[in-house]
Amino acid sequence: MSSPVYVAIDTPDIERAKLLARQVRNHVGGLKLGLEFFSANGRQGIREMAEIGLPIFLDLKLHDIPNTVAKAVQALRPLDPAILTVHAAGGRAMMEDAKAAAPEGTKVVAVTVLTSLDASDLTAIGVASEPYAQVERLTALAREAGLDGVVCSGNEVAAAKALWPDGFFVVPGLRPADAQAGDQKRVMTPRAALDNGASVLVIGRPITQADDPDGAARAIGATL
Ligand SMILES: O=c1ccn([C@@H]2O[C@H](COP(=O)(O)O)[C@@H](O)[C@H]2O)c(=O)[nH]1
Repeated sequence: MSSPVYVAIDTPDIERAKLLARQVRNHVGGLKLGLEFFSANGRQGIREMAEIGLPIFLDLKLHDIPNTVAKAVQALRPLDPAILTVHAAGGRAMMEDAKAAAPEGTKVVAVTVLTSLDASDLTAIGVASEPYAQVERLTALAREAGLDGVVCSGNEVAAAKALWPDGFFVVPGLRPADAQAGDQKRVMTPRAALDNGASVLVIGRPITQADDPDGAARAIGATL
């Protein structure tokens, strides 16, 4: 069975990205490429990474008016990513139009509350709910919009799965027990997130910043 780990390759340097991907390819299930990589390398960069042979998670977190997001998703169609993200805060119509524009095999998932935010950050942007309640609210909305699942932290994934038993749950903000959280505020170990119901585990710096990325990926895999 393939690994649930998608390694987050966050670099603008395509040669470094390819090196990292090749180093860890036997101990991860896919490659997650986000804004940093895409802004520097565009669609051609994604195609080159796909040649490595692992599924591609295109984490662009699209968030705009429905027409603009739908047109952006159409422009991404030739890449045929395994997973594509939009922000649930863009609203139901935006999510519906994103899903309608995506290739049939692409899982379109909605970011609920970024794992770098805590309750005080939500208050600061005018959201009165705790992260847990906000994740529940946006999970229900993403389900109504016909998406495939959501992105949330390991703290909320069991609640999201209870609301959406056949949903697809992407969990970032993961740290092995001894690792630095950095800018992440809602963190959990990969094993605990899997136990709570995660479908996919997104892990970046604990692997990519390690002296031995393949060893780090292997060690995390051994805990799952
Ligand atoms: O809520 C979210 C949504 C996406 N991410 C992305 O996941 C990785 C995490 O990287 P680490 O180095 O393991 O912290 C990164 O690419 C984020 O853009 C997230 O962290 N939280």
